[in-house]
Amino acid sequence: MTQHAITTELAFSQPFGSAEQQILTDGAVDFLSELVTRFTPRRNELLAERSLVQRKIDNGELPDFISETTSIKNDNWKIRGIPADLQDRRLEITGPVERKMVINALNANVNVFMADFEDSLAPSWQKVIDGQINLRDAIAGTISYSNEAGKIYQLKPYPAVLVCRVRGLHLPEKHVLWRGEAIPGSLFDFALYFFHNYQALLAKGSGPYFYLPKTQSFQEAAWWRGVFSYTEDRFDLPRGTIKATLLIETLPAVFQMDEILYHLRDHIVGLNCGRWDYIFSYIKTLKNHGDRVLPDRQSVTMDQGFLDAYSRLLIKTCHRRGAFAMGGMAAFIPSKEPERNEWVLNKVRADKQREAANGHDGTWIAHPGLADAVMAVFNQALGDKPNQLDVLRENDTPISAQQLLQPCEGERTEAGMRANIRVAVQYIEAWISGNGCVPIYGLMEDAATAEISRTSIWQWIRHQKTLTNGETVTRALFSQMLAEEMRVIQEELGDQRFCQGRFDDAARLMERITTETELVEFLTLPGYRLIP
Ligand SMILES: CC(C)(COP(=O)(O)OP(=O)(O)OC[C@H]1O[C@@H](n2cnc3c(N)ncnc32)[C@H](O)[C@@H]1OP(=O)(O)O)[C@@H](O)C(=O)NCCC(=O)NCCS
Ligand SMILES: O=C(O)C[C@H](O)C(=O)O
Ligand SMILES: [Mg+2]
Repeated sequence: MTQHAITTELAFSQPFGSAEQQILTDGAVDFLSELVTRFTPRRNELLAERSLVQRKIDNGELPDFISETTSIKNDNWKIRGIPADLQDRRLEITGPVERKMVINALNANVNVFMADFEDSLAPSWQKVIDGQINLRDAIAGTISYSNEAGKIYQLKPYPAVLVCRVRGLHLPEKHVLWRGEAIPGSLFDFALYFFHNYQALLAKGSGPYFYLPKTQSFQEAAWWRGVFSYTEDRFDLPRGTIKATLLIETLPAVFQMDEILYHLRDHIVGLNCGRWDYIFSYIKTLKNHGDRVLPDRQSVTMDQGFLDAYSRLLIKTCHRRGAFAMGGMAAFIPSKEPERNEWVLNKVRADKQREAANGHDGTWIAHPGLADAVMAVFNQALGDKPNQLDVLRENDTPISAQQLLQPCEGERTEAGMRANIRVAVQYIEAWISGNGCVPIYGLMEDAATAEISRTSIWQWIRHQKTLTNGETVTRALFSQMLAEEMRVIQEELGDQRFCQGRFDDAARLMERITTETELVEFLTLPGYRLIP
């Protein structure tokens, strides 16, 4: 093993019970401490750079492709390669790292399970530690779970390939301090998952695979390359052992996809169209641009020009470099009511057919009840091929910045605004109560989808948009509707559920982040203060 400095500069705010003792072993803490010491200062600079870029856009500039990197864009280079067990990832299921969900996801009719420490998990200390235990046990093949009725859950033979999504760069892990500051949650998740599992994963012919969320620039991708390369050297592993799929789910990142692939070329296997965060980021990045305010959330579908351009440019950029172009998440979830379920399946099929026809190599579902229908769509599109890397889209007319930024068509309605309020408040209430992914009105809601709801209203207020009923959206109108919609939520959920929940806290947070002059960057940042 390569020489490394043992540092013990980390301070833990939680006592070590039996779960912590399994995960925060001396070796794991030493490794985490090394990563934190080496990579936190640059991570802090990268977050500051995000603010500088945003300030320019707030002052009237529009995001654009980078002119200084023409050789990266023009030269012919390819990514290092894709491991055998990731060659066919036509269907991926996502879900939080809870024990039963992990088993169900690995047993589903899918190729890959994206195990999520990010937007579908409310990252309380207990959840992130238990999540690490669950994944460790899943990789060891020993995981089991029994529910209240005594039903036993265990892995079937040939479970899905595991890919771990770590928290984004902005999210802290407040229970671990370095020099008095909370450490980056991304390093916490990465270090512990890697440390406990890389040997077992490699022994079974897989590897330490990661999904990286919410990247905003190629410099951030280069930061991850540093983390991965350091880790490989530290554990005497060949370069390129760690593999990553990076979500292109921010507006700034869509203009730097070639550069991101290039800087991560030893480790990257693909990019993914994270459509929900992307829509949220479109709102947030262009928040001062009154000509690009989005309509009601349900109108913002993948056939809108700006989203179609994003999907096609991602596919073309990836395939030219030999990297996968993964599709995104349909938020519909199955219904127990057969007629509604057929409607849901048809909606999801149409969405996935569009992705497959564009040339995506695979796609995401959030619920195992969609697996067979979506698998059938991709089976038909792929035929005998494991993926669509051969779809180069070389003859497409180039996609311009203007197309990626084009305003989205659709109405802003009173019903749309009220629905945004109810969804955002209910999601925040679930999140601060420890549940990061919930079904609301037949849709899967996670942090990304809820962000769309709350930032839309902020932006409508900011630009005093007029609803189709003639009313102008103001802070006062929002506050009045919030009070009314809280009563609707209470009626819908019943007094008992409402009174036992944290709806007052949720409404207060919603009011604050919607009416403040400055847009709060992520609802999970103030939300995190409200969870243990
Ligand atoms: C949306 C969601 C909250 C709906 O949950 P729900 O209402 O409890 O779902 P259902 O009651 O229909 O679940 C039926 C079964 O499927 C399982 N299931 C549902 N979604 C699952 C998933 N994503 N992975 C694994 N299993 C899942 C449930 O555990 C349940 O199992 P059981 O019958 O053994 O008890 C849930 O599907 C979910 O959390 N999905 C993940 C979303 C996600 O990953 N978002 C972030 C990335 S986009
Ligand atoms: O987290 C999700 O909802 C999936 C994806 O990262 C997205 O933002 O669309
Ligand atoms: Mg996302």
